[in-house]
Amino acid sequence: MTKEELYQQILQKQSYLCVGLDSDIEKIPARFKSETDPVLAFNKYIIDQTADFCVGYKINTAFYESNGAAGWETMQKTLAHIPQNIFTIADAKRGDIGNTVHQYAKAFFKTLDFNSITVAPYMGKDSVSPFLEYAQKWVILLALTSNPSSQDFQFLSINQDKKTLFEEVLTRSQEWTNDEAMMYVVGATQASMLQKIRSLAPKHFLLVPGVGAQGGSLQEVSKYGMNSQIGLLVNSSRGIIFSENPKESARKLQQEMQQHIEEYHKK
Ligand SMILES: O=c1ccn([C@@H]2O[C@H](COP(=O)(O)O)[C@@H](O)[C@H]2O)c(=O)[nH]1
Repeated sequence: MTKEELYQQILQKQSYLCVGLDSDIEKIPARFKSETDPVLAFNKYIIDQTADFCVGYKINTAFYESNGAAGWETMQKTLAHIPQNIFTIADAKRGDIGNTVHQYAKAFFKTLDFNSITVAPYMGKDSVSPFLEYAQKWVILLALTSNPSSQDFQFLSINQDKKTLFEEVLTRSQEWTNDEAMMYVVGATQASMLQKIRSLAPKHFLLVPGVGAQGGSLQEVSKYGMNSQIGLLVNSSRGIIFSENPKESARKLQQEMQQHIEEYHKK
């Protein structure tokens, strides 16, 4: 999917919601447990309930890999159930030396036909480039994550100007490719840094996890993160999929997003 196609989907649905399929078998409702593949049945239900209100699904691969070969099959079948015009993210946070990354890229972009994958930047350019060889596929690079321990490394000053490591990730990685092939992960809990981030990466899409269960503010993320093509994919996983009524939870976020688009979207 191209950047323009994603933008058009956002305008059409008035939503920049990404639903996270963190489908923990321990937490899915009892009624799915008698199915042959309970997680797949649950995912199909969630997708059917939420597809009208979102533009993306993020599959956190940990919840599938933990079930071995059967989990990979669940992931593949889940992917097949997602409507074609909805952006798909393998939240796999991969990164390794080049020849290994070629295999990751093949696994997630060819064997499984995801639109994008989250990638850790720590090993540098040659650990990311193989993902960029696939046309119309996206790397979503971890820039500033939502967890409290993001402080450990991401905020470290790397030079006398007090440039931080996450700022260097944002600037250096723009030498590798452009905003048609790369997005950045920025946690919703880091909304106070969004103006800084937008000054360094004004055009890129940001994948923003951390609203809902982690306490990030959708309003702040939208106010400081939105750009001329919206430029945001805001993820909610537990807050939607394990809510009493996933359809209404997704609809509520979409309606809030519609208001934010009216208020903050400057073309
Ligand atoms: O910085 C990051 C990067 C990834 N995640 C992932 O997003 C979802 C968040 O789930 P919620 O239930 O909405 O909190 C989950 O898959 C994380 O692994 C993140 O939270 N922060």
